Amino acid sequence: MSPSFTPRVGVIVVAAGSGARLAMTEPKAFVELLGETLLERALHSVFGMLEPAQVVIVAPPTHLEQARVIGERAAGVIPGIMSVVAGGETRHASVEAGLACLNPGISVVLVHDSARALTPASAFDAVVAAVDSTGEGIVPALSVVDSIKRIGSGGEILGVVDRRDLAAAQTPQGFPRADLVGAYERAEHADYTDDAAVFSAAGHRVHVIEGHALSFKITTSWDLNRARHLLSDRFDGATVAAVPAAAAVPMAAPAAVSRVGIGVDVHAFGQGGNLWLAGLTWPGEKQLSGHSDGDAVAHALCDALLSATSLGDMGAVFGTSRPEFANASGEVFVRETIRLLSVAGFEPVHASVQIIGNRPTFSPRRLEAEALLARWVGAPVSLSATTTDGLGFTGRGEGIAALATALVRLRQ
Ligand SMILES: Nc1ccn([C@@H]2O[C@H](COP(=O)(O)OP(=O)(O)OP(=O)(O)O)[C@@H](O)[C@H]2O)c(=O)n1
Ligand SMILES: C[C@](O)(CO)[C@H](O)COP(=O)(O)O
Repeated sequence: MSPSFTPRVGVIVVAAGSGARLAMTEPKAFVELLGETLLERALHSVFGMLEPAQVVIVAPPTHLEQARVIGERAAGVIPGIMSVVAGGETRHASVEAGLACLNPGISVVLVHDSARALTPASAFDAVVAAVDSTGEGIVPALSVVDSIKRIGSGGEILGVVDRRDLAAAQTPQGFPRADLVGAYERAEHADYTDDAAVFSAAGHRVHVIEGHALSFKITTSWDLNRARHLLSDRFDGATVAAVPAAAAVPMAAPAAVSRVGIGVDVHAFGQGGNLWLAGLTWPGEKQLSGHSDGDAVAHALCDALLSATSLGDMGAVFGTSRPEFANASGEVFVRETIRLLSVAGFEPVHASVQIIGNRPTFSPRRLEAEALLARWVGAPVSLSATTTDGLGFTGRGEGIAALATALVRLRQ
């Protein structure tokens, strides 16, 4: 499937390492952390970026199909911008394999370790913004808090390193595409431990921006346990307070386990076309006008689900920053909303939508519509309809309103 837009940002997610230091039977990216692989967790943030990107997953040759399934699940309704390629013996070789898969239209490249699986989407957005504003390489990094010693072969301290000169580099690291590709082509060896080193060695400048505490690399079993604890405690007040305000929405969510949301949508009847309501077409009924299919039920449902998860509303989530959703159908909006809920760590429990209007006569198709919406949402959706005794715009037959509530809970 080809995307309905041309991304200019490409994200290479390197996931081809064996994870020798983690020492599990699966390659590290395919190790599960509370029911999801590290790769899938990393991809949730990639697909949660403000600007949709081409995503290239670099996987072990033995796990290409598994990576594709994980990638498509994480991509949700926009699978056309995701591809999988086999990695190499070293991280350097894996990045080269990823670079070779970028579409011609890509001008900014981010390279990210799947091993940094809890990195929030906001960290990706910050790197893209910094590459755009500088036109140079960008590395998120944390300052070093420990005293650093230079040691001899016998373990003796030879001297002190001034930690004010040091920063611990994270990923995603971002670069202008042409310069990064050229730097990899000219690299004299494959021992560089990150992309910034390759880029600098080619004579380009790299800037550091503030990294994120959640972007730590899962290297050992201790790191995996730390990630597990952070996720389990995610909605504990203390943990949330410890995360900077710039953290992704999932981490900023309040402490409730179950949450409710509300949504309202109104569309006027237009001229010609087919009516789309609750995911169904209604032959002989007047079309609802709007920039999409005008499905007020689907839109109210999305708003209720987004509101329950404090993700904003349809205008904020599917507005001008996401042109691929212009004129999208109700199904596309609902499925993408569910994916965003999942990224935020939530799942729907139940939703209810009431249609307010004179037409169409809804009850004969209620069960059909409920079954369809339940499939999209992955939870029961109850539908009902009412009129307003001839009062107001719905009573005058000028349009349809829909009022929705949704219950969501933290994913188990
Ligand atoms: N041949 C390789 C080696 C590493 N990586 C990726 O590079 C990132 C950083 O590497 P690291 O954390 O060191 O992962 P591993 O090489 O898998 O771990 P280890 O060194 O413990 O084996 C990881 O996301 C890893 O999957 C890769 O794509 N291809
Ligand atoms: C790219 C990196 O994560 C930046 O800190 C790091 O250099 C990877 O190093 P590793 O030796 O592959 O773990």
